[in-house]
Amino acid sequence: MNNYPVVLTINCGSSSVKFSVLDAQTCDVLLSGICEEINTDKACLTVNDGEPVILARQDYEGALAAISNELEIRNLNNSVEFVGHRIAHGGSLFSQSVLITDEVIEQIRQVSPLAPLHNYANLHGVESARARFPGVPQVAVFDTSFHQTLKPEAYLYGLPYRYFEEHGVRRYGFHGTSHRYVSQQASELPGLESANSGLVIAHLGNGASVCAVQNGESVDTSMGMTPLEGLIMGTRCGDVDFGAMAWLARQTGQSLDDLEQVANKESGLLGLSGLSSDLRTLEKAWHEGNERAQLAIKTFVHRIARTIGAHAAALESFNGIIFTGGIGENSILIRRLVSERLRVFGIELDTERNNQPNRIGQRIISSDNSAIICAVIPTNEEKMIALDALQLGQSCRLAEYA
Ligand SMILES: Nc1ncnc2c1ncn2[C@@H]1O[C@H](COP(=O)(O)OP(=O)(O)O)[C@@H](O)[C@H]1O
Ligand SMILES: CCC(=O)OP(=O)(O)O
Ligand SMILES: [Mg+2]
Repeated sequence: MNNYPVVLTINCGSSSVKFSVLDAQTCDVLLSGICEEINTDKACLTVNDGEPVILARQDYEGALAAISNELEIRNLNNSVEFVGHRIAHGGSLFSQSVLITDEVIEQIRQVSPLAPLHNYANLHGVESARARFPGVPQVAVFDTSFHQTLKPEAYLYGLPYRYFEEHGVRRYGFHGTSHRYVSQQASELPGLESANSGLVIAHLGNGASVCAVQNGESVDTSMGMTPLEGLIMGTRCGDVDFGAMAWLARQTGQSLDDLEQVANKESGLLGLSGLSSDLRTLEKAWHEGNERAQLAIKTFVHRIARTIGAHAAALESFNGIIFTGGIGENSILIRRLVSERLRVFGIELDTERNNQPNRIGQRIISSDNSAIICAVIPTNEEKMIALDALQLGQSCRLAEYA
């Protein structure tokens, strides 16, 4: 055991790699950072909210090498007691977090085609960390685990049942680590303390999903068998009529693989605006009067509001809407526009509360007259990953010493 043990968490998203180093005793964050705009010439690393530094190598490998260098500079490499990894898709193989072994890596690889933007990046993180921290227990924390409580009526598609039985075609849901953290934190907010509460959580980032949480359990969510279903996202289209894609394939001669690429990487805010997948760029263009940016944002908002409304129907009681993720936490405009679309539920935001900066942390943004409480809760997937890594890593260590 180190004198000053720490847990390293690695969260490879579709456009970013976030990392944190947490005190293993207190779970306080000692160091954190983010590599953004991965795979573009703007790829950069920001540590502890400092100045971004352009990466020498822009891909995931380059990001992980730069992160490891930051630990080395601070003499933290030898203090890493456990490593926790965010893994997007666990399929039906993993219903909870697990210690990573060669067999687990192989199993994760098997389900990776179902989350191509994420799982391969996640596996890069695992392999690089295993090479750099040999002998240190590594734990996989799956986005899909929190949604294991979905009932068949929520996870089945309206396809012939044999596809579920024979090929495992079903909805899994993602962002579970974030939805789990946010739903736990929500009980600290005035009006949402009751264990008997129904929440709709909107995790709005580059990837985006809505989750209905009743009494702490996921009962419905907008992402499906893959992270493509549901909301319009940075580069992903979300729900599309399958008939439209079949028609497009026939009209344009594009293959299934071509169209999958279009749906995952060329659609969403990027595809609609023709400008960017990054909401900050689109908000700036919105204010400058760019019509395509305005159209992209309005379409994004329409889908979010519709999906929140649909998820309310999965709850026993509708007590709160929580915004989280890079957009949910920071975009005053998106929260305002979504809430305006939800007036039919008696929802009303307080402008001053909504305008508060994210640095103040979790906060209520609805007015005192609102029928439903609206709040912002900054997500902390890293803390959840660290807690799972500590719990599993310690039991592994105890088994070693027994
Ligand atoms: N201050 C801000 N205002 C508006 N949007 C923001 C702000 N900060 C971040 N975002 C948006 O958040 C999104 C990234 O969210 P994030 O949750 O970090 O993504 P992911 O984890 O999926 O890579 C981007 O669209 C970015 O533009
Ligand atoms: C797998 C869910 C997802 O979209 O994750 P991201 O928001 O980190 O891209
Ligand atoms: Mg994310």
